[in-house]
Amino acid sequence: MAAVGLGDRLAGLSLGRSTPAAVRVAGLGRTFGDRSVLDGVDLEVAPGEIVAIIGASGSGKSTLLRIVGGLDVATEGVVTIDDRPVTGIDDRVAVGFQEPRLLPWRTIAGNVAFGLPAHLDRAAGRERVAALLDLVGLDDFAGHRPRAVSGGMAQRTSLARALARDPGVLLLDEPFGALDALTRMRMQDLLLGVLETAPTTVLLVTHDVEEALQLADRVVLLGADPDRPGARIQQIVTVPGERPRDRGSAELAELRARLLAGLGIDRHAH
Ligand SMILES: Nc1ncnc2c1ncn2[C@@H]1O[C@H](COP(=O)(O)OP(=O)(O)OP(=O)(O)O)[C@@H](O)[C@H]1O
Repeated sequence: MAAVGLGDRLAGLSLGRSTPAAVRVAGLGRTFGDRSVLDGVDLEVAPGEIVAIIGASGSGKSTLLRIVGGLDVATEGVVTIDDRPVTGIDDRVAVGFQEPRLLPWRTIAGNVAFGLPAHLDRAAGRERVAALLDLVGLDDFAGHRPRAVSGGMAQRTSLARALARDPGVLLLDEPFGALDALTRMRMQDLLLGVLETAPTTVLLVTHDVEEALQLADRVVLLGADPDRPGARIQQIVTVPGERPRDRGSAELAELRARLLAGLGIDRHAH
């Protein structure tokens, strides 16, 4: 794992002190016009847990994530973070997207600094940015502009910017979806290493069952029942084993087949 050992290297650096938060989603529904997208979603995520959300395209994964982050509003039900309802964009939450969404005129360090909470003083902010760049392996690129770094590095910058808020909850929507397969696997390892050093609760939307099984404590499968339109939780699978996990293990193969079947892909059909 690329990031193992970072904890030692970074001991004492200022990464902030927020503790991972508990997330509770209860009776959540979302309609757009007369179209129901989510219907009766209940989920409890423990502090520090990594939960992956998978589901067919259009099953409402991003909508669920956006509602948890206060970027969209539920039509029914509530989301609470540490027992406090989410009522809008919430400073306990940071969000990372598939596109890194960096400001091209700012340096890599400047983009990370953009995520700092307003209350932090300049010296502490500079120290936290330096620690985060170190954490994601970009300390040598602090002064580069986004166009001068690779896609993987841009995505690492985006992750560092999200962590700059020192969030209790990190929401990641297909964060590695645009990266090539090798970079993607490296980023998965890096994320796990980063979370060891800067623990937070993570909700991760992904299309990739393999990624979900590598990263998550539990995998949530969203989908609609045949007789009603809005998606709800179809399965919650607890993934066994310490990370990094053995992709070839029989246990994971069984879970993989079960989740793929839940997505409508029967690997035994051919
Ligand atoms: N603001 C909106 N107005 C109208 N419809 C919306 C809006 N946001 C999402 N939808 C619809 O809700 C459904 C679920 O969208 P969402 O992006 O949450 O799905 P998803 O599971 O994340 O899909 P994908 O895997 O393709 O990203 C889609 O049919 C989408 O068109």
